[in-house]
Amino acid sequence: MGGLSMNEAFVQAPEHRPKPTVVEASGIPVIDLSPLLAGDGVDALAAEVGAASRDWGFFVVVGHGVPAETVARAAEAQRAFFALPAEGKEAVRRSEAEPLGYYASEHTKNVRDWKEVFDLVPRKTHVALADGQLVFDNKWPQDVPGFRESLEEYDAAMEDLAFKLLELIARSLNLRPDRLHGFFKDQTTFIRLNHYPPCPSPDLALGVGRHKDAGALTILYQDDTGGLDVRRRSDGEWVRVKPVPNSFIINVGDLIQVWSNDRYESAEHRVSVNSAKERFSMPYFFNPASYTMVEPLEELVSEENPARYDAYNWGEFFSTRKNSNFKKLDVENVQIAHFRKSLGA
Ligand SMILES: O=C(O)CCC(=O)C(=O)O
Ligand SMILES: [Fe+2]
Repeated sequence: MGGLSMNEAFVQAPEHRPKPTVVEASGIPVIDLSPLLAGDGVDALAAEVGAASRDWGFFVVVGHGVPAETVARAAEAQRAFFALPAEGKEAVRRSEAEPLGYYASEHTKNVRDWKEVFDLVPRKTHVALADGQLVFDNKWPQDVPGFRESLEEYDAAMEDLAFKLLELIARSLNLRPDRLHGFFKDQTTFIRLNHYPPCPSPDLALGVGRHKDAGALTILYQDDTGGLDVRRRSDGEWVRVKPVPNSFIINVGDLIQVWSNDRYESAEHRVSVNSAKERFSMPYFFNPASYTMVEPLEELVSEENPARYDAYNWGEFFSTRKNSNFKKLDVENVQIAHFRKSLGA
């Protein structure tokens, strides 16, 4: 059960509770990346990625070249970790000062999520954020054989895919293919293992409350349970993202929204839970160096289309958000809307 028990901290405000029936999404773009592996059709693919990023901020990729065994091994390590007895998870618990590892008390917009998570930065010893406010040091569970190796392998495959997607996005904006690569020299990328235990009150709680991903891109693996909902831009309706075997879901994050000066928009999403079946998902959050000053790219601003955001420091934004997700605060957590310029008039 993951040790969660229902109480008022999990209860969403009535307007944010899931409806008893959620529409199964139709129309979410499914993009086959296999032409990329064959080395042709790049322009057509970039156009598809551009349209999906503009219209949905969200798409599914197949033909991505990540071996099924790599995904299966990582997913197996994830299941084995969450199946550990409480002491095994406690041994790698995160704290405010050490933000990687296990915890079951994340809040999204100050409401507690019905989930337990494990955060890690594989293939790195640590990641330091701006001003030394946060240092990410991995905590490795002792009793899960092959845990570290399988996640390192998964991480390498995700990084390859992330750079391919970044290139497609740059091309789709008529930028040099490697225009965005430089931001990712000293990444603050991390992987999160999510476990959503069955919930006795799926009508009141959410696995993850509504939010947009703050980084550049998210590559999400989900198991076959279902529960991820995305807010459809055309009508504002929450729709369920049907699990597609051997696929990943790609979220355009807030950074791409800002870099593209609102040509692309990050999509709001959330996770519904159910009373019968646990669910696992594994997002790879592709994030730039902490010292990155985020602002609309100069190629995409002009006199007619001025910058819509003030520059902000990624490391500061990220550590503020991480801290405010760790415990319930009385203040609204930081959003890119806070950096939006008031234009016009
Ligand atoms: O579990 C999922 O499908 C999505 C999780 C998510 O949105 C997140 O961790 O940011
Ligand atoms: Fe998310």
